Amino acid sequence: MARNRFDVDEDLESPFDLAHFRRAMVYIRKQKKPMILAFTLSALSAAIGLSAPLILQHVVDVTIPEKAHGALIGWSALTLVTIVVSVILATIRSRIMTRVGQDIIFEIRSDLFRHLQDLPFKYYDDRPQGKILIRVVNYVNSVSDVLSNGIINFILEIVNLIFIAAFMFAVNVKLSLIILAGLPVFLAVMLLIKTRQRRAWQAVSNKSSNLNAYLQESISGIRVTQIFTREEHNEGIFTRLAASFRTVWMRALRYNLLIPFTVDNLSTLVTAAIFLVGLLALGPAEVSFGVILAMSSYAARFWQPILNLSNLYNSFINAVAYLERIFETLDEPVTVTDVPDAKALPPVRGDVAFDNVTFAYDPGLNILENLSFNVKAGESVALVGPTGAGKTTVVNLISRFYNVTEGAIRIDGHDISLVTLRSLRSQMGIMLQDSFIFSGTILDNIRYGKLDATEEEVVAAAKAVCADEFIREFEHGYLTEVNERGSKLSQGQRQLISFARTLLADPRILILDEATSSIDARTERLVQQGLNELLKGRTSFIIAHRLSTVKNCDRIMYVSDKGIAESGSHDELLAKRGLYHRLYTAQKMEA
Ligand SMILES: Nc1ncnc2c1ncn2[C@@H]1O[C@H](COP(=O)(O)OP(=O)(O)OP(=O)(O)O)[C@@H](O)[C@H]1O
Repeated sequence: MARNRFDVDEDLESPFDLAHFRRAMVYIRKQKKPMILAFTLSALSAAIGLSAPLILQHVVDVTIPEKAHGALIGWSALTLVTIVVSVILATIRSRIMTRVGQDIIFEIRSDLFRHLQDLPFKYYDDRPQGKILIRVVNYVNSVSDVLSNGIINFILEIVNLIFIAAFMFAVNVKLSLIILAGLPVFLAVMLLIKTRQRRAWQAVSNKSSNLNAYLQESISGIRVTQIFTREEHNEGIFTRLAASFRTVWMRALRYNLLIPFTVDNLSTLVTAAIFLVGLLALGPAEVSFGVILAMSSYAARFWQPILNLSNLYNSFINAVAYLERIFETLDEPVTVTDVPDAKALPPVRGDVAFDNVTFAYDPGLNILENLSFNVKAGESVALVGPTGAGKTTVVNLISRFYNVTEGAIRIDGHDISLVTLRSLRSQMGIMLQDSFIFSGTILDNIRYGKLDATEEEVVAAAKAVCADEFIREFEHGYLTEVNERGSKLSQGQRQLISFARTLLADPRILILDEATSSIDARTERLVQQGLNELLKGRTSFIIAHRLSTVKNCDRIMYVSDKGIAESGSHDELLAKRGLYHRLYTAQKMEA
């Protein structure tokens, strides 16, 4: 499958349908109580607002002609009270709804993060990180207002519309029908642009995703960019991406602006029609001038909620483009997960067996074929061989980061695809090629896999891998703050820290993928001594390009041609004078 690049728009695998919206309702329903409260406050505030014209009418028609000064002050005070109460209610509503919006964001974001934690390596292999980040951060923000205020305003505007329609029909049915005559035209415009508008907002979400992906990639790769002085070239790429975002945004906005434009013009036309029909066709016998004035005012009032509703529809269409992405992520299948009746893997001795394992990252492209081998508990096995032969793939399969395509992997006789992932991985210590350092202290980093480890245990693990000495040399020792890129640390120091992290968990099976590649020869010898101690009684798989580091392993497996080409101890393989011998002598000559 083609890798999803920053300049490749994401296809929507599942088209948006109502079921997606129903899913959004799950988040909204949780906020039912505050939303009903906010709705009630809005309705109250609107009702109180409506009383002002009534008071005005009474004051003009009754109070002023009667010159009732006391009553006038009373009505004025009441008007002031209605305004103040209305403002207070609106403020409370807006506070409630801000909270509701934030709660919805919180819920969706938490669900996304939880799901992302479970998604297999394969998911991350196939997409730029920026495209994942933007969903959790920006898209969720963009939908919150529609899912909270949008829904309430939608209901309020509908109620408003019904009220206004009822009032205007009560005043004059014929002129009311003229006001309604604009509706089919409006609906036709909406229908006409509906699909294009949705596509336009999907394009906006795609282009912003691309932009984000490139930005993220550029920041991660800034060192390489500067080394190769690619800044100008990269600026060009960024400008192109930003320009295409601008273009699609402008296009999407054009559709959005078309709607108020249509509403404004229809409202004006309808008002003009009322005057024309009222004055010329119906005449003063049927409608008084007061009725015409009232109906023209209703026409404007009637089209206002329609305009508000269409603006809400715009935001809805916009939000849908983001919701699709959010749900697409939430629907991403967790392909590597516990089978329905998975059992916990009991504490293992550490026998590992590959039984006719075939594996492909992408269908049809087998990386391993019919691979079989048995490793006894406590045995140390080195995986060597040319770059890209599949060594990392073999160890990734033992930890079940990917599911095998065919065959089975067994630990102590248990098929690992039938046991729980947690029970499997918690008994393994895996040190990947990339010694990732998390932001926090060195202590936090070593403790990452065993949060209840005491400080003494952390120090003991660090000592075992010869990390203690350099850690203590930092001003704050184990409490030294490091960041994600581990930029305060050298590559070798990062490796030693993640080494200590792996060993602290006291795993039965150890996997070390190029774990010592960045450590200098002297430290490596020391680490090797510590390692030899720690490897005792544990099954270990060690991948190393430097053969000097693995020659003491119980067994060396030479991985090539989708399988194990040679297997045996260092001496046996040398005596065989095959592939391993060739690799070893070549390295010796280089040294
Ligand atoms: N996530 C992936 N998706 C698709 N193909 C992959 C993926 N990871 C590795 N491959 C391919 O699988 C093959 C084996 O890769 P693997 O990383 O296992 O090799 P390796 O022997 O560990 O290499 P090295 O010594 O360079 O680390 C390579 O051809 C590689 O291109």
